[in-house]
Amino acid sequence: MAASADPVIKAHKLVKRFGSFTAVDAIDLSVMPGQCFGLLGPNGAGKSTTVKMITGLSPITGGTLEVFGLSIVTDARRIKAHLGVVAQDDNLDPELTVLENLIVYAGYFGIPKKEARQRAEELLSFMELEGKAGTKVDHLSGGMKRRLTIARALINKPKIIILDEPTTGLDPHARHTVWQKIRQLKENGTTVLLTTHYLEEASQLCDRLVFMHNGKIIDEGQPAALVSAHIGSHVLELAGGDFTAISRRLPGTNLINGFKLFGDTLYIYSNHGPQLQEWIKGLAIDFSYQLLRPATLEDVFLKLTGRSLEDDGLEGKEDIPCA
Ligand SMILES: Nc1ncnc2c1ncn2[C@@H]1O[C@H](COP(=O)(O)OP(=O)(O)OP(=O)(O)O)[C@@H](O)[C@H]1O
Repeated sequence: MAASADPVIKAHKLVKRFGSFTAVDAIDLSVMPGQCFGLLGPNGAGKSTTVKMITGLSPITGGTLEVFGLSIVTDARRIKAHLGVVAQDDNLDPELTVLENLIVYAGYFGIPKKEARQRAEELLSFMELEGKAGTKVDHLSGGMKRRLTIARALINKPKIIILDEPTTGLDPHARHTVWQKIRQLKENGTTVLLTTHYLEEASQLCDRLVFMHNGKIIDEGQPAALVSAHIGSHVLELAGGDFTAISRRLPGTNLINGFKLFGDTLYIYSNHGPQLQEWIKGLAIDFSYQLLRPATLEDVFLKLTGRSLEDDGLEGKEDIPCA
């Protein structure tokens, strides 16, 4: 097994092909112990496929993949013993109670019954489900089911917990509860790998993330550092005006870091939002819509790909020069 300063997950030129289609295209990943690491990307980017390779569910097609310094190709069983996995489908047994679901799952890891029961009760308390131990899974809300799948993934005291879109489909309250639990796990020293297409989730939880798009990693870093490097502190959105006139003037100011037109909106990136707004006012070019707001990870993704993370509707236009 690897030493504690080594990455716990290390992929080098990792590839997954389905026939002639390449779902994961020669990606490099390095997840350090204790990190919350995010795979961020829109539907179809290759996040789940990557997770399935890491969890040994889907054989790799090319490159190398090591978890705890062991090869997933030759040591999948040993690796899986130290992983906790929360897949997109909960596959809980609806006929069993909450407690029974955990105890049955503990059996797959060879955990003796008495210990399994004790561990299950601890986990139900941790996930705030202790009052539901005797309830059939069928009768749980979506948020409770998700917390139960996280509890189940922790039954073997994993060193890494892998969560594939852990809050998709949850209401805001249930989502925040899951975030709280993920933070607690991290504080307890568990390495967390999660996939998401929610920017707020990635910003709130991840120490480091990679942007995936069409099977490739298009950038990686700390969430705030990515925003600062690509965008700056603010985005000024303009619509309903003369883009040609404004795009001629923009290169003349040092208040901006760049600008792009997506759909019918011009996005101007800046570290000097309020001054930029004043400067634009001084140009006397009318816009029917103006919004100055803090920059986000969504802006980074949009700038890099021309697409929005949460829907596939936007495409970048090339009809004005982009900085
Ligand atoms: N078993 C399979 N056979 C063929 N193609 C597949 C298979 N599994 C995934 N794909 C394709 O690989 C690509 C990546 O899928 P993947 O599920 O990894 O994306 P994702 O980023 O996790 O998206 P989502 O958020 O929708 O889960 C998609 O185009 C998908 O259709």
